[in-house]
Amino acid sequence: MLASAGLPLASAWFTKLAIDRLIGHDFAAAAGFAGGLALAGVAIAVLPQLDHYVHAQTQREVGLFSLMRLYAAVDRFVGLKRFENPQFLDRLRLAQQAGGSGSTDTLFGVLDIVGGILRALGFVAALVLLSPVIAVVVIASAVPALLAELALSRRRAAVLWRVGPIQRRELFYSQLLLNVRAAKEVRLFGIGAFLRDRMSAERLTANRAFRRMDLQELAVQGGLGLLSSAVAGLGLWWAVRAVADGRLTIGDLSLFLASVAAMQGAITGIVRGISTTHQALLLFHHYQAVLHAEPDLEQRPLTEATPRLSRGIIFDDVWFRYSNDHPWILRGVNLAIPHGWTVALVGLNGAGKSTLVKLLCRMYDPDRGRILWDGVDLRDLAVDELRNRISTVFQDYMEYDLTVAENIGLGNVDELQNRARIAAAAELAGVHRAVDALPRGYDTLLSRLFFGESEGAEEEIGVTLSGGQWQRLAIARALIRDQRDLLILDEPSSGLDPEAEHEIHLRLKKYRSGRTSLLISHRLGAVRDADIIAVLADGRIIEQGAHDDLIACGGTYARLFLLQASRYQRNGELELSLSSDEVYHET
Ligand SMILES: Nc1ncnc2c1ncn2[C@@H]1O[C@H](COP(=O)(O)OP(=O)(O)OP(=O)(O)O)[C@@H](O)[C@H]1O
Repeated sequence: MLASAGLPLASAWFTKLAIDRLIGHDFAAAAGFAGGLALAGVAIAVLPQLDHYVHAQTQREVGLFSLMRLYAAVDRFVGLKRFENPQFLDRLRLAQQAGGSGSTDTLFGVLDIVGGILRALGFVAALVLLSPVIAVVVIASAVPALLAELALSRRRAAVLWRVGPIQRRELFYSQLLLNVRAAKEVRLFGIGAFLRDRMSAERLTANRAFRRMDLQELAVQGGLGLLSSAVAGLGLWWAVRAVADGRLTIGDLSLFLASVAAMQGAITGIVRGISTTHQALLLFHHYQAVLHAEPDLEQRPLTEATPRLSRGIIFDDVWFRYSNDHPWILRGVNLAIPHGWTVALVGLNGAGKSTLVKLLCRMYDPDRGRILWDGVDLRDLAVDELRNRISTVFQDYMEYDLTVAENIGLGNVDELQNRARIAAAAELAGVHRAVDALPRGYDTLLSRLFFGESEGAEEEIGVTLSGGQWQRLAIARALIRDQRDLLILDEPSSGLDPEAEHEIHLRLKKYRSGRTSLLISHRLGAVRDADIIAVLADGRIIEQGAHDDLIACGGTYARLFLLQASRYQRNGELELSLSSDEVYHET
């Protein structure tokens, strides 16, 4: 920066001295200054390449550093609420932008300013020597440019924030158009054109906002350009007259012209640097906001380590809604999951079963009431310790584009290299044989994406599993977390064929025995062996007990069970105690 600031001044001085010596017929001295000028020229030619390399390398290093800090901060949000808040997601996108290139924009913006000031200082001295008035005029002409650029950068940052939701929706539509998961329905329903229209409408709205911004910039920057040309013209007129009057030499004229051009260049650089830094800092505000965001869930001072579950879990009058604008999902749930028991939770779609699971894993906190782990409120336990005690198959489990071994091992990263443990979990989930038949066994890459040969022979070809096989892998991922206090299975067999479902339930039943578990399933045959079956409806547990007791009561569970069982009977062999209206209602 120092060299690129000093070299233009050196070459302007060498030019002036060489011209003056030439006019004075001192050819030897002129040749010496011309040599100096040539050396400065070589340095000026090489510096931009060096600058480019340093710039790019710094950008890579600083970008990685700031993105890692951002992702670590995001990982510290222990719950899910932030990820469901659209405003926060917009902020996160801008923070990513700021972390990726914004951090280096700030750095290089500051360097631009310092470099510009250094460059300007040398020429200010030269200009002041030649004409103090012109020096003041050139510097004063930078003030409106600076104010205008600051206002523009504030507006640019505001526009970026305003179009955030629009760009988010555009991204959603474009991902649907490109995503292999959506491709089937998009083609079958012929909704490609519809999605494209929606996408282009969003893009047009964003483009209009950006175009308005660009027009403002054009007007302001055009005006500033005119001002700076007028100042340069004025200076030239004065300098030519000064040479004619003999107040300046020809060498002085060349130095003057170089000084005005360089001063204006330096001032433009300073103004651009201030504007870039200002805008990057405005974006960086989002980065800082994410980095220093309050914890998303209440964090109480920890009084004790998470005890091993020995008594059980109690939902004590738990109320919950996803936000103040959403309806209540749970309205006073009271439920006990005693240690060593299997509790099954049943209920209609949308009753709140998965919500209850998420509360138990502390992805959210109840709005009222408490969830007690051996008598201790979940909010008084360390979240990571609590989660370390739980193993879960979520209803919407993940399918990772990784190898089979990694898909299972991620359940317990300490065992990621332990093939025997991974194979044992796969065996328990009934997927070991299918994995063995894959081209590279446990090292087979699972992916929905195919790589064409042209894309490189070293690129591994991914294998796509069936829905049921993916589900078994998710079960294996939960089972490799052995020795946990609580096993939660949310619809673990929804995608399995009847034989597989029967087999996996037998295996899981054996696995569950003596462990504490919470089982959710719409297939009531699968939950009938649970120690307690609880029915969730209208946000409350409306009945609970063993299968036989609940059937004998003839309540909701009995109706649902008999309704489902009747589907498997021919000619209504099973006696139904339901009227057709009741069947319709329960369905
Ligand atoms: N992240 C969320 N934000 C807002 N509402 C949600 C969210 N997740 C679920 N809900 C709502 O909460 C209610 C309960 O959903 P939940 O998934 O817990 O039901 P469920 O009993 O598991 O249903 P199913 O049997 O269909 O799996 C539903 O009305 C759903 O729309």
